[in-house]
Amino acid sequence: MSDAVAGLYRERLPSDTAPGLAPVGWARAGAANGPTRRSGTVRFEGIGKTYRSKAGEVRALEAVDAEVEAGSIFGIIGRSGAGKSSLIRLVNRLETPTVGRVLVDGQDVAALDGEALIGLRRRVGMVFQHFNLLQAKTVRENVALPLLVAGVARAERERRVDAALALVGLDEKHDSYPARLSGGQKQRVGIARALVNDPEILLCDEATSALDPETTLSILGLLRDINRRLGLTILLITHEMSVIREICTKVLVLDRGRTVETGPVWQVFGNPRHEATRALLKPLTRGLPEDIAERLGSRPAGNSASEAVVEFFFAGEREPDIAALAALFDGPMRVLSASLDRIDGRTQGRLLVAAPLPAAVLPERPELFSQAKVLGYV
Ligand SMILES: Nc1ncnc2c1ncn2[C@@H]1O[C@H](COP(=O)(O)OP(=O)(O)OP(=O)(O)O)[C@@H](O)[C@H]1O
Repeated sequence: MSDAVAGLYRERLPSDTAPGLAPVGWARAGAANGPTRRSGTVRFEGIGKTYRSKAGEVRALEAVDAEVEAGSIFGIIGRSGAGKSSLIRLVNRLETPTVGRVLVDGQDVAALDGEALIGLRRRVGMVFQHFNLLQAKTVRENVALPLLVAGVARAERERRVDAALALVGLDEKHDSYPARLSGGQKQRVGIARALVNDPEILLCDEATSALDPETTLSILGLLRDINRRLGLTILLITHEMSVIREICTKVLVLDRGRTVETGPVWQVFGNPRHEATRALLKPLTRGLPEDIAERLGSRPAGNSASEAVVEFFFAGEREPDIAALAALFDGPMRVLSASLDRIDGRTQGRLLVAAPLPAAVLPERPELFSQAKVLGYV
């Protein structure tokens, strides 16, 4: 556990009557009937972050703006070193921006100190890639830790720990030590610990990156369930587009510290504008079939059998109209590969086709597709 993270648990409240300690949200008896919150917004305004050390300066973030709505699941994606951790750690002030402001429910995080900072950290839970569980403590003791340092009385502590463990589906193993748990169970404990203070915002720092694909899906399902039941805001960082596709409603793509695109997931996936976004999407899409790739040339062969290989992207309310697409070409259109998805009631996806190109370039037809690109000729 880093010093900064350990600091989250070291800070003590003066007494268990401190403001904000009364059980709220799910922790309130009988409050499991759905979200009622309106708080939990995060706003990044003109964020810049430069690390300075003897080795020199590293510009980790530059001019990042973003608005995270209360109750949404907002994903931040980027390649290694893009600045994801630097950005998410500003929300609970594990880091401070060099320029710009982070507002949580309209409150500038930099202006908080003492009890107000402790209050913020209670409202913002955090889940880590490597779980950060204390090996010498049992599951119950790990989950109880934030309540213990906040001075919550024993009976209330036990009630909240039981409720948090039930919420994450860990009804057994309460007295086990972390070494006896699977990766998925460890992460459930990490999530229970993050929820035990009934936060309004949950930060997930590569929460599934250490897990196998099946366990990843079950943890993402749990996060989605928690978001729906409790109405809390989830802000997650990942380098996997599949994680974003699975649970996020909005996404921000970071590249070398800058925002390269942001918007609803269906839109960014269905109409990727930046090379970094396309590269991150690659694992989700099939490449060219091998035999086609081998024959692909940059110019038409100049005979009547020559076909263009065209990549279409789709993002919108309507599914691709194959007949209308085929009518754009001077002959039969063959579908080489297709990947289509429905996210938030919108279709997004990609279609690879081979067909004889008309003499003119492909027209822009926003009602039919969001992008079309000739990859080459066979
Ligand atoms: N404490 C630090 N001191 C100096 N440089 C740092 C520090 N933390 C991060 N950096 C640098 O800032 C840049 C962004 O790092 P950051 O960890 O935010 O990226 P990331 O997208 O989360 O990467 P990863 O996916 O590999 O964790 C990198 O070049 C990194 O080396």
